[in-house]
Amino acid sequence: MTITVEQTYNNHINGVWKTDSEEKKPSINPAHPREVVGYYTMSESATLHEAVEAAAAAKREWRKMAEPARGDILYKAAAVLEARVEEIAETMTKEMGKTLPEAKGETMRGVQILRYYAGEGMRQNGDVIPSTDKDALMFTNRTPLGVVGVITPWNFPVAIPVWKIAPALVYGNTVVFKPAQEAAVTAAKVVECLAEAGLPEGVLNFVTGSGSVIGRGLAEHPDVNGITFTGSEQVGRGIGQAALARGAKYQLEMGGKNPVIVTEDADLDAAVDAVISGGLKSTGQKCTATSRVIVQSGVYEGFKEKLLTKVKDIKVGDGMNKDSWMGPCASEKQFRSVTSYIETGKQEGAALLCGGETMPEEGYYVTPAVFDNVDPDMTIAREEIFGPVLALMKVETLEEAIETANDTEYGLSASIFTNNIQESLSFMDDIEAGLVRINAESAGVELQAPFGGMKNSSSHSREQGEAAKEFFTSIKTVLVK
Ligand SMILES: NC(=O)C1=CN([C@@H]2O[C@H](COP(=O)(O)OP(=O)(O)OC[C@H]3O[C@@H](n4cnc5c(N)ncnc54)[C@H](OP(=O)(O)O)[C@@H]3O)[C@@H](O)[C@H]2O)C=CC1
Ligand SMILES: O=C(O)CCC(=O)C(=O)O
Repeated sequence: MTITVEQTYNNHINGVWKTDSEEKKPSINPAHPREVVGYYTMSESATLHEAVEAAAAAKREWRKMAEPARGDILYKAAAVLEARVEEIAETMTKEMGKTLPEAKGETMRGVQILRYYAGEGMRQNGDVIPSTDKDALMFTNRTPLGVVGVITPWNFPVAIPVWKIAPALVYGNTVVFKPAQEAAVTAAKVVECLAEAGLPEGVLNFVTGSGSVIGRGLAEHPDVNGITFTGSEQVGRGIGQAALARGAKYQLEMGGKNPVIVTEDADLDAAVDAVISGGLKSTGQKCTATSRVIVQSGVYEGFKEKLLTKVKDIKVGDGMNKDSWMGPCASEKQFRSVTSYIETGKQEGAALLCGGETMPEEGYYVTPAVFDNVDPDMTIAREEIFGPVLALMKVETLEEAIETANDTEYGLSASIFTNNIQESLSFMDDIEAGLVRINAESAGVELQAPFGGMKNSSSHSREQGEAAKEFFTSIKTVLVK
């Protein structure tokens, strides 16, 4: 194995960077699987307990700090992250494969999220509500949950941790953060920025290790008052059950099987661009990625031809290269999962029109695959693939299109391309999705707006924007007489 970086990224507990274990794991560059981006610790339960203890000990003082002062620390963290954008984006590209421009965009999004929640420190914290008693003053006051566990995936190694940690902190919670192993080095750098901004000891603790030990341990820990998770549905369900069993608050953002409907009234070129961007950027590894493309029969062949022409032109390669449009899958596990879905698609009778080629000796690359003749019952039309695979499905009417779009256990994001206002309105009304997009791609969320899904895509809660306040605080209703 070629070792490129020997640095070990430790845990951060009670304000100190340290490690408890001799077991280190390498974080691998999926574009060059012989390259190591850095090492992280496979922590044990005892370390998790130490981190939770530190967070619990720090929570009173942090809650008592004025909210604007907590916001000020986030402003400083934003400045530190911004100053390190090139370096952190490069680490992200090397660690999980997305292209450098995407990684820079995501890191800058982290900066903006920090600033947005820093501003929350100066905003309203409750409402005055008229009391039936004319001599009483009644109002609500939001109070933090206490210790919050943050469990994140590898696909947005900066944005997802930041959109969970920043609101948790500004609303007065202390945090224990467990990142995905595949993105542990990038996550450590995000924590460095927050620590450098002057967070008091114990307010943000960072513990790397396996999901089954550290993640599960967080969900089950009696001193963790809330858990926020993004990742697979299977793991999310387990976390929700563990939290529910002990009465902790939880928030889960999980999978998607996001449809784009293209009607006979659509601008086909715009629809093609949106399907490519929404389905294939980040190598299709977004919970909001376009996966099913449901096209009305009258424009099916025309749309398919335009799509194939552009997809075949996509340059796949190392995300550090300027001419790569799409990087590798984030890990060997993800590569195997995606290629096995492609095989299943072929075996079940879908027609692979292009893509699906691999170069495993070079890196975990899969060229973008487009399937034709996809039947709604096929595995590739039902399960989240999380890779560069598009399933084309032909329908006759808008009603059939919406019915097909809703024929999934998920309900995260859905788009329609049409210039017909009645079609837009019907779609908006009938589609079962938390993010409804008209003439816009299925992926890409705005940090100031609520984000989350229906059905099995989430725990019916929402993240980001003002919605974050609902999760990270409890309401006290106060009556003063
Ligand atoms: N909604 C989304 O944005 C995402 C969806 N996914 C979906 O999940 C599939 C598998 O990806 P994968 O990375 O394995 O996702 P996981 O759900 O396994 O991982 C997400 C996070 O949860 C942790 N975790 C794993 N097991 C447990 C557990 N028992 N208790 C608590 N935490 C746990 C992981 O730790 P560890 O570091 O050990 O993995 C990681 O930090 C993808 O193919 C995709 O379909 C994946 C990522 C993001
Ligand atoms: O589409 C986006 O920008 C966010 C997607 C996301 O949250 C995810 O993939 O987990």
